[in-house]
Amino acid sequence: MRELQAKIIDEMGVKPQIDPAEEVEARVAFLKDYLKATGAKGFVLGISGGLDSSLAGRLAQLAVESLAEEGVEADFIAVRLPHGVQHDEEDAKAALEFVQAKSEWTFNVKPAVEGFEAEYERTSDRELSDFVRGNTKARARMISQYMIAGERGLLVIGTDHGAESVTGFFTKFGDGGADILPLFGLNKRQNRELLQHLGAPERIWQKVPTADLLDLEPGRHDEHELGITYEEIDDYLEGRDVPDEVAESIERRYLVTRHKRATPVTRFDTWWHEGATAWTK
Ligand SMILES: Nc1ncnc2c1ncn2[C@@H]1O[C@H](COP(=O)(O)OP(=O)(O)OC[C@H]2O[C@@H]([n+]3cccc(C(=O)O)c3)[C@H](O)[C@@H]2O)[C@@H](O)[C@H]1O
Ligand SMILES: Nc1ncnc2c1ncn2[C@@H]1O[C@H](COP(=O)(O)OP(=O)(O)OP(=O)(O)O)[C@@H](O)[C@H]1O
Ligand SMILES: [Mg+2]
Repeated sequence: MRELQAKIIDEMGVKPQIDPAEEVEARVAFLKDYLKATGAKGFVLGISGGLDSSLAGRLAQLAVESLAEEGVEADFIAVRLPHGVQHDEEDAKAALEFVQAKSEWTFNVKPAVEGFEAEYERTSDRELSDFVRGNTKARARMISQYMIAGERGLLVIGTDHGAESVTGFFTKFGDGGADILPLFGLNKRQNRELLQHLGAPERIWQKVPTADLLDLEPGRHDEHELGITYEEIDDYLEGRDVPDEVAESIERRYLVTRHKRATPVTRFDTWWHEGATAWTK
């Protein structure tokens, strides 16, 4: 195995094989233990209709149900956060049907994003790009979830996991902004395995991953932007051999996105001296 591959696997905590039942149990226990340790009143999570939030949402609901059996009252708000009308509306509904959350909310982020865009264009006298508008949508979702969390004493669940963390494929302080990450340590195909184990409908566990942030390309596949497939990333994270150009692409993305997996850099940090750090783009 490549030296950096071993280091990355260690950091991402991905195992080459998993037992889905054990993984579900451990992750539900983690959600429960942390909630009890903090005294938080429950969880909030954005449900997109994609597979990561479907899995994290079901785990959260199972945690809340198990807490209730122990006599601990906890809430779980599954919140739809569409930007206007979602092109995959039916998947979002199917996800909610599978998650069976204690409470379901819908919070449209479009007016907030439009407000930011208008003010940016007025101040800068320049048009906002579709790409940065996309990251603004992800950050508006983060703000919405923290509004709900702040008012209700809840923890914000994030859906980051090995296959996204390694490439830094998330918006810094957007979907990357959360309190607890129950999926961390899994890769994408393991997420699918857990969903199948939990009885998710095929349209959810088979769904093609999309960040779905662009107005100009709704539902663009993540793999299209990344230029590598999740199968390749998953193989790499399970310690398998992948073509050199694939390994190099993953490692390049890993190195230039280190800042996204760290707290804001200070004079006392040294990680940025160790190997490439660069602008993301
Ligand atoms: N070396 C460095 N040290 C410290 N900070 C650095 C930096 N390079 C950039 N930055 C900062 O980071 C910013 C860029 O980061 P960011 O704003 O995140 O933007 P960026 O990484 O350019 O874009 C986010 C990427 O994540 C993808 N995404 C987003 C959300 C969800 C999903 C999904 O899969 O669902 C995927 C999205 O498609 C896009 O490719 C810069 O504006 C700058 O402020
Ligand atoms: N339209 C949306 N409505 C609600 N939450 C959203 C929406 N889009 C993104 N999110 C939140 O941002 C997170 C990151 O998005 P991401 O696309 O990585 O996950 P996903 O949509 O759940 O799964 P997939 O990777 O299969 O698309 C989601 O898990 C979800 O919590
Ligand atoms: Mg998605």
